[in-house]
Amino acid sequence: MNPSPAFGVLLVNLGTPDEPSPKAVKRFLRQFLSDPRVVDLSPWIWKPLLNGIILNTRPAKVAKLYQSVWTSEGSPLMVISERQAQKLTVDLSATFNQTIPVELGMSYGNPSIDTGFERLKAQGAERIIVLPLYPQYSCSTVASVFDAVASYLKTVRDIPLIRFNKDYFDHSAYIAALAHSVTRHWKTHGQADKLLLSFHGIPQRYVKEGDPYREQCFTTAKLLAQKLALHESQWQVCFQSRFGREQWLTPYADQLLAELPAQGVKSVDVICPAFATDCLETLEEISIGAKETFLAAGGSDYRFIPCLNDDELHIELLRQLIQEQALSWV
Ligand SMILES: C=CC1=C(C)c2cc3[nH]c(cc4nc(cc5[nH]c(cc1n2)c(C)c5CCC(=O)O)C(CCC(=O)O)=C4C)c(C)c3C=C
Ligand SMILES: [Fe+2]
Ligand SMILES: [Fe+2]
Repeated sequence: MNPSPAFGVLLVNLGTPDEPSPKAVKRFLRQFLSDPRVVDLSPWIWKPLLNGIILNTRPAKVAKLYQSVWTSEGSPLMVISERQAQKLTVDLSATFNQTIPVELGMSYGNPSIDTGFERLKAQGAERIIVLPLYPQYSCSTVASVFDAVASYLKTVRDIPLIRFNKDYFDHSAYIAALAHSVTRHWKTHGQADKLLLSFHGIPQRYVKEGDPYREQCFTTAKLLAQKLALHESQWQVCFQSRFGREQWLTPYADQLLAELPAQGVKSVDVICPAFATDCLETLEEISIGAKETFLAAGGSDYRFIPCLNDDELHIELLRQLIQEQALSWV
């Protein structure tokens, strides 16, 4: 029998529907939008709204959007996450001179976080490093991963030892990987008037109540601008993917892109640093939808910069984050 690995790695991302059909999207949205870390309204208000309106109208609309980005291998988020896990296993195994298992666990949909833990257990891992693929901490993402880890641990007699990576918004290897993806893009496409950094939004209220997400987004943005030696006028932060009626973080990406051409910004490079993997929100909303908005408003050149995905420097960042956690066991 193979010896137990020194540790196993659970790579966590948000998750995605099993297929781009209204039924599968409804199943996914029901689980996602029922998480009180994501929508924290009183269940008396939220449940009738979710079950009575949102789950009856949104799935058909959103399924069409998923169909526009779906690949022959499946949802981009899933396909790319699998590639990340495979490459990370190879690099970690070389670092630690033994096979280090890496499994995926999705907060919503499949494979679940429980399944990821069970797969690691089946490979003999008694120590597990949980790495949520969210560079910036938010209660709506990272804390919900922590909740799911705690729920799993409640169900087992002999719990594994756990290390949990909370964020990596200012890690030098993360900033280096982002900077490399921008300079590589400039080499092919030239440099636009402005670099727009579009982060996923959250409700403003979450920030007022102590979520450090907004501050961490701005720190990432400033460090990246510094590394690229950009002047203040050459970059700007905005927030995308707003949901519902509440005020979310501003400026909103779509509104800003509609205003920029009138301010003389005719070309933009757009990067989405909060996403470790391309997905519906980057490939449809930003790469397709926001481009239409910018060009319709008089912009002449709109270029989307892909997420870090399975770039060599991204896998190297993930390897370093794991190594740093593993060292605390030595
Ligand atoms: C309802 C509130 C939402 C909050 C808060 C939120 C935060 C948040 N989300 C991501 C990353 C992703 N979100 C994705 C899709 C998505 N997000 C919401 C809503 C909230 N997100 C919805 C309803 C959806 C599904 C699509 C839709 O109906 O519009 C995805 C993509 C999934 C995919 O299958 O491709 C990601 C990734 C972050 C990082 C974040 C907070 C910082
Ligand atoms: Fe989201
Ligand atoms: Fe969206």
